[in-house]
Amino acid sequence: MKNKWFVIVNPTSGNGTSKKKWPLIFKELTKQKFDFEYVFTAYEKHSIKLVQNAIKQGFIKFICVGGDGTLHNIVNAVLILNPINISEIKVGIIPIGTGNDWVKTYKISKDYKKAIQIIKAEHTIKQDIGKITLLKSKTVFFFNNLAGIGFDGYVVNKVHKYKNLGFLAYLTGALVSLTSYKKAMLEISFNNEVIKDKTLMLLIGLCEFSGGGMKLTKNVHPTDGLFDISYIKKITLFTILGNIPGLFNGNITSHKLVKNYKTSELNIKVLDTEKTYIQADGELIGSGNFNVSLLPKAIQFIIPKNS
Ligand SMILES: Nc1ncnc2c1ncn2[C@@H]1O[C@H](COP(=O)(O)OP(=O)(O)OP(=O)(O)O)[C@@H](O)[C@H]1O
Repeated sequence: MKNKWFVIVNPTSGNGTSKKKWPLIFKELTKQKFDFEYVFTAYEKHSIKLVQNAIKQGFIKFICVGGDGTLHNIVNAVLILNPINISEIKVGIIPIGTGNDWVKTYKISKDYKKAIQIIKAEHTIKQDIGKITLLKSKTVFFFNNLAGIGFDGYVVNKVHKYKNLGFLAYLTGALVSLTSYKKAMLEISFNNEVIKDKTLMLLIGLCEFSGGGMKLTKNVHPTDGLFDISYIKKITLFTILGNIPGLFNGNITSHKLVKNYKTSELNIKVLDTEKTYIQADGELIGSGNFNVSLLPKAIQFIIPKNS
């Protein structure tokens, strides 16, 4: 069992591309002599249950066929279960999502044949993971790419309407939402600092890309034990329109309206509304007050040797 792969296919990822491409991926995995079992997710978050059951059966090698949301659910499955052999568990990805943001940090190819070669080589990295605790419900979520509160979460809430636009879905969602979003009063405590202000958004990053290829956090190192924080009090539609290349090449993080910090722990209080959306890896997880902490090198991912 230990050498057999468990493949999770989200048929809805990439607007249904996963389902269409699966026969080709199945054929290639077979051709490359992978010993594997596979299962299609049947509903949202189904992959959590599937992965936890597979771990209990003895599987330690997983392949995610899907996007950032599917990978997020697999990571959550592993960390929520927290089995004694957690350090042996490996997760590889064949990226078939809409945004496919996590894979960009490691330059994992979107060509399924190349992605399969990367997985076959089994070169791994142990990456930092974020842990969010929602204080009201005491619910815990983990994230492997980037979490955000405020406008960022609001966009994630809208983005499903634009998923047929592919990677432009997030940019379109952001531009359409900017005029309707009402800023919330947040109290953000980290290191020895407290920010208490009406806030457009707070981004808590581990990896480099979010929002379909945007680089919104600075000096990112997914294994340095620190979150890369971007705090934006306000920004106008006009400023964003004038900085669209900067969203994708990272220059936006040096704009005077964007403040950058590094920390491994934050406490966030939402002072004037309970409806401020929190997103983790592009998945909406809730609202209200929450704490964030960093679990150093908590999950082992399969990545290219030269990334
Ligand atoms: N059978 C299913 N029916 C409906 N939703 C599902 C099903 N299986 C998984 N999901 C949900 O699909 C959501 C989106 O998946 P995923 O993120 O992999 O694709 P994507 O949104 O196209 O890609 P990206 O996040 O990279 O933009 C996840 O929240 C997951 O819980």
